[in-house]
Amino acid sequence: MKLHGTAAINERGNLAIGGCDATDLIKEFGSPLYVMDEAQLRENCRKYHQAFSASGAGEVLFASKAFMNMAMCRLVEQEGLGLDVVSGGELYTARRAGFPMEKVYFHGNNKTPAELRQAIEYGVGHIVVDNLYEADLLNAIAGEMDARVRVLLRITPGIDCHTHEFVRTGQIDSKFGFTLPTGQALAGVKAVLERGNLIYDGLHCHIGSQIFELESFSYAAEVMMTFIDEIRRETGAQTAILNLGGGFGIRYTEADTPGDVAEYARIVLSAVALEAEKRSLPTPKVLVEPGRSIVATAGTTLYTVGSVKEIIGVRKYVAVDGGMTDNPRPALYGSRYESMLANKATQEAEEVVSVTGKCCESGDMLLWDVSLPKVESGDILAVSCTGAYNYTMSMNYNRIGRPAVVFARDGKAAVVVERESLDDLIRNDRIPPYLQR
Ligand SMILES: Cc1ncc(COP(=O)(O)O)c(C=O)c1O
Ligand SMILES: N[C@@H](CCCC[NH3+])C(=O)O
Repeated sequence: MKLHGTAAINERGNLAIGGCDATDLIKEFGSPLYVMDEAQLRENCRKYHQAFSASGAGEVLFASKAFMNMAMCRLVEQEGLGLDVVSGGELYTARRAGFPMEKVYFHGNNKTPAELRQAIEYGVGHIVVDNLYEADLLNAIAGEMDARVRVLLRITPGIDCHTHEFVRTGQIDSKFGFTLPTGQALAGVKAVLERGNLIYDGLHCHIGSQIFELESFSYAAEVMMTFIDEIRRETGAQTAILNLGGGFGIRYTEADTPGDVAEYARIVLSAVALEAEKRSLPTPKVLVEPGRSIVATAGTTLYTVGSVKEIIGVRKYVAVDGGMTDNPRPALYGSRYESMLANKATQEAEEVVSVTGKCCESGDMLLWDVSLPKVESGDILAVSCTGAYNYTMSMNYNRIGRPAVVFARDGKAAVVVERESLDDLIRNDRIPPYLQR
């Protein structure tokens, strides 16, 4: 397993994260456990801030869908980033954490009237309008609330990039946004310009996730700048903001070959500036919305090994006390991760095993055919790069409670999300009178 951030092997021969021994973390906070390396989170935020915002040309919004809770909102605010939210729940979390609402961008392909009202009431900086229905709805609600709302339009530029089909959102056949090649996007901009309670500030696109080809982003910038030129010619409107979404890939395994954030920024910012110059357009402010590349490498999930089942000549199953409920990505997307035994970190690999969870579901697999030292019940298995889309995509299938989340830093760990208790699992259950004893 590649060690990211502060992850290291300590003098006891154990994995340590943020200076905290993994086996001690399990003793203190229980198992399984999501451990976030706070220094790595901050470093990732800083790299983005430095690359995009320092020059004043851009701004970075953390895509909170990747990892969201109130402590993370505080950290993101401290590091000077804005926030992308996609639901009333994410918005509420940000608000309760005291996140500056003017730095929030509210996305979503089907925001409800209640969510739009909530966003206006909170004073959210920008709402990213996804479709014509929403433009009308938002205009009407803003009118009722006597507000004028700054908006971006989400555009589907029709760019195909190489990533898993389920997490690819930029192609034409997409539920998201106004389609560019069909003319729907221009009609959308005209409609927004005509709505008295909406203020047109710019455009947004997001071409997909876990992307390694940086040219995909510069191509998106070019396509969007061409459209910005068309908007100016057709309507006279200026586009102040160009939000190019997230999607920068990370290294989960050695098969992944991400670039570096500074290079990403250089390519994207120069593509926008060049296109603006070519067309004598003012250069819009460039926003990016990284999620995965801020949080993924900072996260490690620790599990305790329970039963081990060997089917001679077929496979050895190692079962852990979590699984698809805390990390559904292998089951959903066939995602691959690296792992190690945190309590046997200096031991050589000596067997190939597959790691399964505890759900009543054959597809509940975390790792296929990984090499580990001899695995025994009670060992602590660490899976790296679980900081993105794990906690936020976790679930209660089989009424399994979500693990706690801790931030580890300088030898100390602090709980940022409590482990779900058995009582948490029945908190919303009600027994109607006719079923009561
Ligand atoms: C609109 C939007 N912005 C940002 C992101 C974050 O993407 P990533 O986590 O790949 O950086 C996503 C998710 O893919 C998204 O849909
Ligand atoms: N949930 C996906 C990414 C979602 C992208 C959101 N637009 C993943 O785990 O890779």
